[in-house]
Formats: sequence, C-alpha cells, structure tokens
Amino acid sequence: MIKVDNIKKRFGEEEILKGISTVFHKGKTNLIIGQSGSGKTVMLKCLLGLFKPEEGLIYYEEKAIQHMNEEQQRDLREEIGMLFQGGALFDSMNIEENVMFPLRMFTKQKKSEMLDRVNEVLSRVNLEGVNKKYPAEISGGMQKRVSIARAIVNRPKYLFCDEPNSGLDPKTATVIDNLIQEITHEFDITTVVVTHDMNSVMEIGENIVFLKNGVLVWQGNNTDIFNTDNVDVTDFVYSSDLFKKIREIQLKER
Ligand SMILES: Nc1ncnc2c1ncn2[C@@H]1O[C@H](COP(=O)(O)OP(=O)(O)OP(=O)(O)O)[C@@H](O)[C@H]1O
Repeated sequence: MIKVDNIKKRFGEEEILKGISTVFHKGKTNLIIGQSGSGKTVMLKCLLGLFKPEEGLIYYEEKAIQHMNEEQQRDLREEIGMLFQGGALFDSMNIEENVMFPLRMFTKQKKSEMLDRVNEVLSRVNLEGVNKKYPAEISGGMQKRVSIARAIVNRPKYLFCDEPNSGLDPKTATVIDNLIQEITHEFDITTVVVTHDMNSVMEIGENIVFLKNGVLVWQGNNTDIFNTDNVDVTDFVYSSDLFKKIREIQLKER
C-alpha cells in the first residue's frame, strides 16, 4: 500500500501538484489518468522519490519516504519494479542479460541462481527460447513482456508502469494490460500505472485516480467511471467518438 498525504510540488512559480491525497492499494492495479500536462508523470516521479514534494508525505506501508534514512531508501528501491515507457531495454544486451540486470545490481546471487530466476520470469510472461536474442530481433509486444519480466525479476512489492501500452496495437496492448493485472494479483503487488489509454481503464482500472491541472478531481473503479456525472471525467472518457456513441446508448437506456 502506498499512501499519499497532501503532496504539493512546484517548479519555480508554477504549482504542478496542488495537494494530492490518495491511497494506492496492495494487490490492485491502480491507475493514474488525466489529460496531457495534468501532472501524472510528476506524481509518478514523486512516488519514486525522484522529485521531492515541497509539502506532504508519501508512505510506503507505515513509513514515509521523507523520513527514511539512506539505507531504508536503498532497501525500498530494491522493492520497486519499474516498467518504463517504450520498454527501455539495453540494446547491446541479449534478453537474458537484460532480465538479469536488476539481480546483478541488487543481489549477490550465483550466476546459476540468477539464470534460474530469469528463466522462471521469462516463462511467466510466456516468453521461452528468446534468451540469446537481442531486443531488436523481437517484436514490440515481446519487448514489453521482457520489460515486465525484468521489472518483476527481483520480486518487487511495488510495480510502476509508465504508459505501458505506448506503441502497441490494441490487441497486444490488452495482452500486456492483462499480464500486468495477473502478476499484480498473483504476487500481491501494489501496482501503479500511468496511462492515457481508455482501453486500459476499462480492462484493469481497479482503482483509478483522475488528475486535472494537478488536482485529484475523481477517484473510483472502471465501473464507477462510466456512471459518474463528474464533467471532467466524462469529457475525458468520452473524448473519443467510440466512447461518445457508447455514452449516448447508455443514456438512452437509463
Ligand atoms: N522537470 C520539470 N521542470 C519544470 N516543469 C516540469 C518538469 N516536469 C514537468 N513539468 C511540468 O509539469 C506539468 C505536468 O507535467 P507531467 O509530465 O506530469 O504531465 P503528464 O500528465 O504526465 O502529461 P503527458 O500525459 O503528456 O505525459 C507540465 O506543465 C510540465 O511542463
């Protein structure tokens, strides 16, 4: 569980996050959504400790990162898996080396132990027989699965995903969303996904935080989001023609 208590973040004169409080639940896919520029990435970076809010606290379980000493922060970093936008695999390393990277960084395991774990997670994301290939030799969807394998190889308690579907076709995007959700449930991870993608909202939005101009204006799940009368949310959800049509049908049926 991650609890955010009234965080404020400014750059110069501009206040980007204007006092956000929320909870991201354990064992759930928690989504941060909102228009471009609403502060999603800034919020993610605050959660990761990359940006320091001027006010407010961010708790990982009982302990606020602002109150952790260096050793505690290092321990926390080991408990975090990160799925970067675009995958961010190392082009010069093969798949096996890419997935093994966090184990080399954070553990003192023997090579054979690391290899066992790499094969276990590659198999979990349904990728076998690609160990010696390089990222450029596999598809975008497969690269995303390798990135997920790398993000979970160190058994994280927290998983952060920045636009995990960018650049994927809708069908592959759904496969990736479902995989993220399955892994979240299976390993009881607190997962936070930043996304623009309404399909992700529908598929895996178990707890959705909606930001507008740095303010949390709505929170709920993927059922609530289609029933809310909050204008900011409906504007966002029904900005696509497809969802507009669905909305018209829903309203007629009410
Ligand atoms: N390092 C920074 N220095 C100054 N301003 C920043 C910095 N990072 C972000 N901002 C500003 O904060 C605001 C919110 O940016 P942020 O990247 O969080 O938006 P976002 O909701 O993630 O948008 P998008 O969906 O386009 O990625 C923007 O106005 C941006 O210019």
